[in-house]
Amino acid sequence: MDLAAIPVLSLDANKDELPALIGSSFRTFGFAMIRDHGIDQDLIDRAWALTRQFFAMPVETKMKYFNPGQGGARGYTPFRTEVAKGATEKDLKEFWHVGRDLPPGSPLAATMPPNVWPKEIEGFRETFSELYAQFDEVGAKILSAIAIDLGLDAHWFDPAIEDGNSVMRLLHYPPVGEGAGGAIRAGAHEDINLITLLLGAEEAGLELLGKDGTWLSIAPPEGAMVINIGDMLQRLTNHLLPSTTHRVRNPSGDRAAHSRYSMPFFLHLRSDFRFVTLPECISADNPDRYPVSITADDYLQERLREIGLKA
Ligand SMILES: O=C(O)CCC(=O)C(=O)O
Ligand SMILES: [Fe+2]
Repeated sequence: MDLAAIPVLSLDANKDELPALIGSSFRTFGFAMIRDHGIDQDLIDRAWALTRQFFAMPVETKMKYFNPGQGGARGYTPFRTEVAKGATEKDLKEFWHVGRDLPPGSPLAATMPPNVWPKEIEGFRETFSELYAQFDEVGAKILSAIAIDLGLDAHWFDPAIEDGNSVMRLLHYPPVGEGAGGAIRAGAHEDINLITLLLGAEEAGLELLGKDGTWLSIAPPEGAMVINIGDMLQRLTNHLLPSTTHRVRNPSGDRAAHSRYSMPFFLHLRSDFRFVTLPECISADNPDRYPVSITADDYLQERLREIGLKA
């Protein structure tokens, strides 16, 4: 595979060879690009319009939906709150989180707070509930392809992600003026979850750290989804699938006067899932790196503390 270019795969046209193709892309880059992902374009367009509308509201209005005790799990998180693990400058971004609406009485409710919705914006709840459901579906298809490529049953992940703690993030990076200091839109980090499905990366800035130590720009064609491996899948696969460091650098030239909006869907396991390294991913050359088991929620809480979202 060409190390300089992430292939753009089609969820339609490449259906049969998808496990091998996406597996190869993930092993090489920790990233893949997917077109024909099946999420309704009208729905996506509506979601962008509502995202712009939300962030355009006065900060006092947005702050009504900030709940600092909750690790940013739902609702609004203000500009310059999150900090990449090990970084000193907070990110130049604000965001909104949508989670899963659990069935009533679910034992998982203790680790998954209910959603909050901005009452100022009509159609927000309906639009993002539908988009969450569609992301969920695409995510399950991608995980199924990954399972097949790993030599697992195509449905291996189904019970592991049932009622999973996935979070959809609406991100706004305001224009970057003078005075950003050393801060950047999103400092170099790895995602915590299993896989991330990202819309909106057509606006430049997203970069991954290649195996050779240089930053590679990620430039998807219009409408394509960028997908990357997170730490949870890296752990489960004993590092066969790498959770690749990435960042969003500041814009230059005339783009500096523009906002950037993006929408990652962080696909998570069920909170009570217990990590046990996949035997298929353990070998004499690659012995089990995680002999001590931990639940997905314990792992998540530890990581949220590291990035300043939890006390
Ligand atoms: O905005 C982007 O393109 C990427 C965002 C990201 O990496 C994240 O929120 O974890
Ligand atoms: Fe990320």
